[in-house]
Amino acid sequence: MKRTPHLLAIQSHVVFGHAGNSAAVFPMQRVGVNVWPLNTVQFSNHTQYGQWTGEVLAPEQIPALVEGIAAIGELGHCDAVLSGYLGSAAQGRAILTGVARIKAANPKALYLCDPVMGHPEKGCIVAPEVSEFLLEEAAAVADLMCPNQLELDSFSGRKAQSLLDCLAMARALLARGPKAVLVKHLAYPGKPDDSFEMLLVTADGSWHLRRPLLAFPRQPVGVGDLTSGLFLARILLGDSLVAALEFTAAAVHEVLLETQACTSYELELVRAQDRIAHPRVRFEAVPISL
Ligand SMILES: Nc1ncnc2c1ncn2[C@@H]1O[C@H](COP(=O)(O)OP(=O)(O)O)[C@@H](O)[C@H]1O
Ligand SMILES: Cc1ncc(COP(=O)(O)O)c(C=O)c1O
Ligand SMILES: [Mg+2]
Repeated sequence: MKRTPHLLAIQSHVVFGHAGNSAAVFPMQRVGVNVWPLNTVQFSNHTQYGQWTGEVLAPEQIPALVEGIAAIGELGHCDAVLSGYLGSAAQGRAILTGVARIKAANPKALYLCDPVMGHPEKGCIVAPEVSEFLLEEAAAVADLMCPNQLELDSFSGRKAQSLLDCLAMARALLARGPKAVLVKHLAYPGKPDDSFEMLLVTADGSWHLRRPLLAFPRQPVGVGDLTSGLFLARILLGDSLVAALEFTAAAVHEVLLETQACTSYELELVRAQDRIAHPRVRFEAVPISL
């Protein structure tokens, strides 16, 4: 029987609703991965509500919790680490310490870094030290990086002018160390208004994927976290990078369809669970040839 993969997920937790681990853990479990959630913050709700209560985890707790798992002899079973929203660069460095410990216990373990930088237009942006940390330190260690356009632009220090420009920017990030860069959400002048696009870049090639853009009165939150979580989960389950991208795009689209049908602001993950495991839609990742 095939072994169930184990994944350490280090990101935020919200008591109500879905963002960070609260968006990613259940879908990753639903597709067949054992998830070890390590919550970097525990907030009442996601920050796009404009108000919340709760606490940030002290950075030193991250390596301490990893060490606790090592002490019971389980760390070598960790197949991957996922990291998302960082409260500070110190928290980021604590995650890298944990990643180094896990890679020592299991050299095959993968590290996916979602370089979450927030949305300036929604009043949420990370400190410059965090984006610097992500580019200068995390990129060198990460096996996979999943920026959105805003994060890719921030790494490049400019706004993308075309799809080819996005490709060049993703390649520049790839050159810093990751084996693959997944741009979860493209934005560039000339992009068709009715499409939601993603880009995967590896040393072997580049793939572009389009899915329909759905209308929401308020953009749901947690979509990026759901995307990076499912992408890593499918890779652990044996998918190629391209197959993982296609599965993820389909499963996320199913969640958004369910959410739209319910006129819900929060992602309808529980209602969409069978559609996550077995998406009915399919989107093809098309190789970009240059
Ligand atoms: N098919 C879609 N139609 C409309 N909006 C979408 C669709 N897919 C994702 N979104 C929205 O697009 C944004 C995705 O943002 P993105 O930049 O990928 O990541 P993040 O969720 O990390 O901000 C979110 O606001 C999400 O709600
Ligand atoms: C607590 C928390 N974690 C994570 C996120 C990231 O969510 P997304 O996947 O939409 O980038 C947010 C966004 O507001 C948040 O408030
Ligand atoms: Mg995000």
